[in-house]
Amino acid sequence: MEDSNDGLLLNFSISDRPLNTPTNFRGGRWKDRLNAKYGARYRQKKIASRLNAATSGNPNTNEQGSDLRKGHIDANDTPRLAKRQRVEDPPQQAITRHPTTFSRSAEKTENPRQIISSLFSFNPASNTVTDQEQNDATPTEPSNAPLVDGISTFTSLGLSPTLSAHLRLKLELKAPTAIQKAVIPELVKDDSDAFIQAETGSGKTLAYLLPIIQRISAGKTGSASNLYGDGRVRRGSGLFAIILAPTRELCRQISTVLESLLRCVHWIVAGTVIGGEKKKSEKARLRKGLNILVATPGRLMDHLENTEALDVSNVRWLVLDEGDRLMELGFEAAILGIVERLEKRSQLTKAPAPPAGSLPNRKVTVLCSATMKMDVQRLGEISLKEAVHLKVSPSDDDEVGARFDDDFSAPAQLKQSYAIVPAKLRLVALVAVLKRAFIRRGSVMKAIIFISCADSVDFHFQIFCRHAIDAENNAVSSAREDRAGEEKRLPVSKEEPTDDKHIGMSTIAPATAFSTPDNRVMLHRLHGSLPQSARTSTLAAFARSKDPAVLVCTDVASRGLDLPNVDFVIEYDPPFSKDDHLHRVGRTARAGRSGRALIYLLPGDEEGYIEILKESYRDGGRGLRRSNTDELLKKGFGSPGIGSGKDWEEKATEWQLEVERWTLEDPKHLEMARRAYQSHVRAYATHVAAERNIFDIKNLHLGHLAKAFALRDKPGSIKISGARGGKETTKAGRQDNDTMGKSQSASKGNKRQRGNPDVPTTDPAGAAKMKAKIREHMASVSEFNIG
Ligand SMILES: Nc1ncnc2c1ncn2[C@@H]1O[C@H](COP(=O)(O)OP(=O)(O)OP(=O)(O)O)[C@@H](O)[C@H]1O
Repeated sequence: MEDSNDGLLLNFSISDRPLNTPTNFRGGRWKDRLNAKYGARYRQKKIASRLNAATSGNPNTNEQGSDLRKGHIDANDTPRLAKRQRVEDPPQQAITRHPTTFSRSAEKTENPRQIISSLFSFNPASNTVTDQEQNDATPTEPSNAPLVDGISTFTSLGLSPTLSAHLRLKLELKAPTAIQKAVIPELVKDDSDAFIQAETGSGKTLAYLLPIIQRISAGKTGSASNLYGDGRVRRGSGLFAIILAPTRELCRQISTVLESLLRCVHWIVAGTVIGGEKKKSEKARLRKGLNILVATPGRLMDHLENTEALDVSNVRWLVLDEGDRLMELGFEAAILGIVERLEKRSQLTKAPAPPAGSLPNRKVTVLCSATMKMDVQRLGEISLKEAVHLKVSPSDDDEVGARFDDDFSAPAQLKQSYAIVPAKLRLVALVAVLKRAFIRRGSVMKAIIFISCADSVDFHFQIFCRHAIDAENNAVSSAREDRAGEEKRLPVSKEEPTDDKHIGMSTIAPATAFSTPDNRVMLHRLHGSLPQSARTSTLAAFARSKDPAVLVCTDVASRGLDLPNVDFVIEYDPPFSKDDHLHRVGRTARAGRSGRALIYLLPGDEEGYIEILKESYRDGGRGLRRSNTDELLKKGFGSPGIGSGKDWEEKATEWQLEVERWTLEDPKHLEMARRAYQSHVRAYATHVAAERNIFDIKNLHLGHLAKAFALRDKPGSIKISGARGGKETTKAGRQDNDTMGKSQSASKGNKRQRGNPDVPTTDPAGAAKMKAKIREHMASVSEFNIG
């Protein structure tokens, strides 16, 4: 990277060259050359005065002066022009804004390849002109809220008075949402297959569960078929419905909703087979009998092959929830296998007890998806027969209504904004936003930060909780030492448990980086490489939390999860596809509630993503706002009442340097940061082909990006050998983490393996260049985990 040192401070020794030696500037545009020339002149003057102050023993000499005495000098003294990027700041500002960019830790490191980059200089500028109209857009009515037309009730949709009363009184659901109004009557009355398409947070789960419960509860399996003689369905009456979802988390969530509904029809029994427990227990559950089964495709296939007790001859509903994700995770083969087996078994077994009451005469397949992409259509082809397409009709005055068929939008009430943040400022801009969001209790209760890969999630978790983690680790270490001392005196007990409970290994810790004394925020981390038990408990803790909480996670939490009271979604790393974006931001603004989302983009090509963001609006993007980076930093780091002062720049710089020192002081921290950086770059290469012109790894400024990982290494020297241990180091293992144990067969169908730079691109020349770039900068980690 020839241009990786632009605007950097190096801990080189002072050159013998007189400070006022004129420098020749070549290359770049005339404006750049002029800026660089002025900048160099100004810096020379500044350094000369600092040196004077340092050598004259001026009592006001600050840290910079002492750093200079020790031989640190601003690398901009030997200016190099940015190769491709335009310079944002005028040179005077560049130097005056960063008087504190020298670091004590740099003195200690003795690493000649270490670079202390100045935060605020030589950052590329944004090309996007903000349309003031956008910021003045009027608020929009919620699009996924329960209907308030006064005539739509659950009873009017065909649900029994018992079920409707349960929804109203026990679950406090007063009226159906638009998609529930469209789906429930259809599935209650008709036996056709159905494709349900609706935006995030619109209540699709209840839309398919309620008709199933309604019909099973009203269904009779033949008068003699149960011990109670009332003809009602009992657990032994047979398995009537199978619901497939792509992840364990989603299965658990569906199961929880199901259980809450079944409280009013307690004779219907539901259960799950999703792995994470002994297969023996799952088999025992199946043997006892279930009427509704929630499962992941891999595990269900396994039981269909190996569990005699699983009788699917009575199955009347097969629901495929989150269809697009099922296909993305490569479950096509497993689903095809399940569909075929269901067909075969129902033909092989003797005719089931004649359906009576309201059970369907045939197997009804319901496919749910927020999108209607090609792969969802393919899933429809293999599973649906003459299906009805159930969706919320766009209103007549909907300008982009025609798009609804093959596309989907974000909830109308969601307030989306973007910030164009130069790579070097990313980390401080993230912490600034979080500081501001949690400045006082109540403004934001829960936020989710989406990050591209598991290593980077771990790094950011540690950065934001480092004070708490370090304090805890120190306490554990001293307790260990005390115990070791005691053990010398006491006879050693073999039974004594070893205390490995370092908070650093934990998934929940106080977010000291953006908590205040009045507003303590707990940070949670979630990704596919964590053990299942940790994933489950972390998610449950985040969902349950009544206190301010932040979840930093990969896309493992982007689909279908219904986490209460999330008011802010931050896409710190842009999503891998537009659909991912809509699913991520859909974790907020659910069921008519308000919510806001912010995405970080780099100046340059990534600004092209703004057009894609606009597409997720019904009004063409008039409500999309731009957040100014300086404003974000000022609000996060600035002292109240200083007005136009620049104290926030110094504070942001101090914060950044403190994190850099923390990273450097412990080899484990350094390795974690390097690993996160590497994984981030590898993940960057896996954006969908259609968006790779926007997220082009060839345009990533790796030197500047390293700063966002608190690294002072030159990009080419960042090498981490050895991959994460465990099964996430394989593609199949990565899928297992997200889904269920036996999904290897499914993985074969996976077209886009995120995080795997070996994925062929549509452009072979581009792919070769991309790989070369990755090879140049990446170490020998064969895989990394997106989770
Ligand atoms: N009729 C209703 N009234 C009020 N809240 C509702 C209603 N129906 C569903 N909800 C609530 O809306 C939230 C979102 O529901 P659900 O998870 O089913 O949405 P979804 O459409 O499946 O979203 P996603 O596409 O993100 O999975 C849940 O908290 C649910 O309890």
